[in-house]
Amino acid sequence: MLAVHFGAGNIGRGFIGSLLSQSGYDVVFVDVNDKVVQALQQRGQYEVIIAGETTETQVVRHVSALHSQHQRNEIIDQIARADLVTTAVGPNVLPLISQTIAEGLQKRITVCSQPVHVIACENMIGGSEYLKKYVWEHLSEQEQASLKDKCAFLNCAVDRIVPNQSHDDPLTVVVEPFFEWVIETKEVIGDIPHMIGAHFVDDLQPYIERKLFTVNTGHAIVAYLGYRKKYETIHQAMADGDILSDVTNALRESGRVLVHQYGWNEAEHQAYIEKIVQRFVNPSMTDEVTRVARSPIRKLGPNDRLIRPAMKYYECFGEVPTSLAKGIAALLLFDYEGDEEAVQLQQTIKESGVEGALETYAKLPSDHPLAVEIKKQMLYM
Ligand SMILES: NC(=O)c1ccc[n+]([C@@H]2O[C@H](COP(=O)([O-])OP(=O)(O)OC[C@H]3O[C@@H](n4cnc5c(N)ncnc54)[C@H](O)[C@@H]3O)[C@@H](O)[C@H]2O)c1
Ligand SMILES: O=P(O)(O)OC[C@@H](O)[C@@H](O)[C@H](O)[C@H](O)CO
Repeated sequence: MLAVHFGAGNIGRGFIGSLLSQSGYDVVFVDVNDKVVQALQQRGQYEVIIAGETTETQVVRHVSALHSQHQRNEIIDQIARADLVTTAVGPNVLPLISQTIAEGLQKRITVCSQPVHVIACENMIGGSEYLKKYVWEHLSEQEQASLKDKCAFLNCAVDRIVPNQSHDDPLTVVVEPFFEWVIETKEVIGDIPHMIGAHFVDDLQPYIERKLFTVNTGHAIVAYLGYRKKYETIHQAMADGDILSDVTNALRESGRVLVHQYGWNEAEHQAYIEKIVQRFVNPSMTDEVTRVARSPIRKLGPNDRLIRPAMKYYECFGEVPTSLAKGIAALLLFDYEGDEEAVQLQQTIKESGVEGALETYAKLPSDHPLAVEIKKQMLYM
């Protein structure tokens, strides 16, 4: 079995590549990082260090790599005969890899009759559908029709905290023990792909929202509040009692929406929250506040981890969620110069005010009670 995986970064090597290799796939990573691509090509294996109460090292074998820009023909050939195409490149990069994927699928029409499943493993709702939209733009109507029974895009939710890495070996990756990969089966063609450790469901919506609006909502709030207080790591920020209490309150708010909307059992959801809070304080890993806070414009999107649960809360219960609003206020104050989106966000705020930024990026009108509360929270910071 062959899997082509775009993005040999933290989650690509630390989770997706590792699980696919364990499931019996030969994994061809595609990346733009020369050092990582060369090391994978030379060694064909790497180490994943699972850092929990004890430490375990796994060797991931049967891997190779291609350069995303310099080896396009080889990538297209691999996609033409792959069983699986996966991505973990970040939502903003999906449009950039869509043409290569489209050309691989074009070639596949003539060289392979087996179905291929494409799975975007990004922190977003409908990630694979989003990728499909861009891939389809590069294909004619006839090609799209030929691929109808040969290619399916499966949405998924992927959960494992993998921090930025700083080892002498560019391939070694430290990960937390916990992982969850939930994949929607609605669009599957033929047999469900063989993947050890993945959980297949008919309807992904409750799972992706539970993950995004608990793990990522909480994580983002710790990071933005932590940045305000000059903490460098998530671990340090979580040791601050005020931040811990703000995060817990925000997760109570997003949890209220999730229980109301999807009927998750309240006690089980509370246990889920507690487990996630424990994952944030894992002392065996160093996760930087600036990694978790990265791309604040994406994170301020109307369907992302802060605005969507906050808006749903307001719609469902007619009240403004003050702790989520506080998290959004902290995001708006994230002025880290090492992050392009943070710089752009601060520039927008300078030119159009907080109201302008909320309208532009969150699609939130300035007179909406949530916008009013966010501005109020900013005054206290
Ligand atoms: N790290 C985590 O804890 C985690 C967990 C779950 C989901 N995710 C999601 O996974 C995705 C990747 O996150 P990450 O933390 O691994 O980031 P990362 O920056 O470590 O990895 C992204 C990789 O994509 C590569 N890339 C960039 N442009 C490319 C291109 N044109 N072609 C091929 N590769 C390209 C980069 O070189 C990098 O190696 C994001 O959507 C993130 O939200 C991350
Ligand atoms: O990857 P982002 O930028 O969407 O979010 C940052 C972190 O919250 C995220 O990477 C988590 O570590 C991950 O989603 C855990 O499963």
